[in-house]
Amino acid sequence: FHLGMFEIGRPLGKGKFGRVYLARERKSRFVCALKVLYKNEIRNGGVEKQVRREIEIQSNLRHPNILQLYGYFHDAKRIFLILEYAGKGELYKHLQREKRFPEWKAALYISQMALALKFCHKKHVIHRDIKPENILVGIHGELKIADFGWSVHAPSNRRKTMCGTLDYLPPEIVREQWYSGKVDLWSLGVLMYEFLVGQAPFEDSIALTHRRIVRCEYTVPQFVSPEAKDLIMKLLVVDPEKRISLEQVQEHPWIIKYCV
Ligand SMILES: CC(C)CCNC(=O)Cn1cc(-c2ccc3c(-c4nc5ccccc5[nH]4)n[nH]c3c2)cn1
Repeated sequence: FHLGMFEIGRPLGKGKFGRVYLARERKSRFVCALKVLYKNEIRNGGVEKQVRREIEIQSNLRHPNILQLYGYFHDAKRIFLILEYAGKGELYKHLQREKRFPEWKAALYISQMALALKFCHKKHVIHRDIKPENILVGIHGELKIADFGWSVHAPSNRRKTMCGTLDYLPPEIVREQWYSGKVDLWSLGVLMYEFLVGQAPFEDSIALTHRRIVRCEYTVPQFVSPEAKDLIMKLLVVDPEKRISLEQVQEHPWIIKYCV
């Protein structure tokens, strides 16, 4: 169907709060992803502030590994977000299909995520929800963080009704303590583990996941290289202050080995 200046194509997936369609701007023929949010759903969900914050945050973050929000417009009932089209779709589908990634690919991906997170932290934005479901893959195979639904300005202890998986939450959030940008380093460790092993390190029943996270109870399978295991162990550290920094991630031998 036509929406003024856009021709709308196939659905690309169900994002949070709404559907996303392939779209093309008439005159320029520019391809993008158009996300439709229904105002009454946002009002009923009491998430106006969160959506406004997400729009504000994502509009100001310009980085090759962050999905771009080009702009937005609205009519009486809907808000339309003009988002970057990621040519190779959702990362979690690639991970499901391939079971787990070879070390060179995981290192490339973790290095790109570290760059994106460093950029966010420089802008005092912490993401808090880094997981495969929130990451898309660009046409050249580069990762793009696509969802800032949980990001806040650091530092924060903003209480949110936890929806979705606990797997990626660090101890300080599980314990509802104050936290900093270091939460994203814990999630980066969980993401790295899942890329290499094919499942999250603390995956279990809700109660057990809770306990395993706060006690940092996980094991790394033999097939993971010693260098990779070393980086995972420096990211999955209970004390946020003792977690490796994003700069140190980029200088880690496992990253250097595959990414330079
Ligand atoms: C409130 C607001 C600021 C939210 C902004 N963030 C989002 O809307 C997060 N979001 C992004 C998407 C999304 C989903 C899919 C795509 C795609 C895409 N490319 C594909 C290629 C092959 C198969 C599927 C594909 N999906 N490109 N861009 C997308 C963007 C869904 N939700």
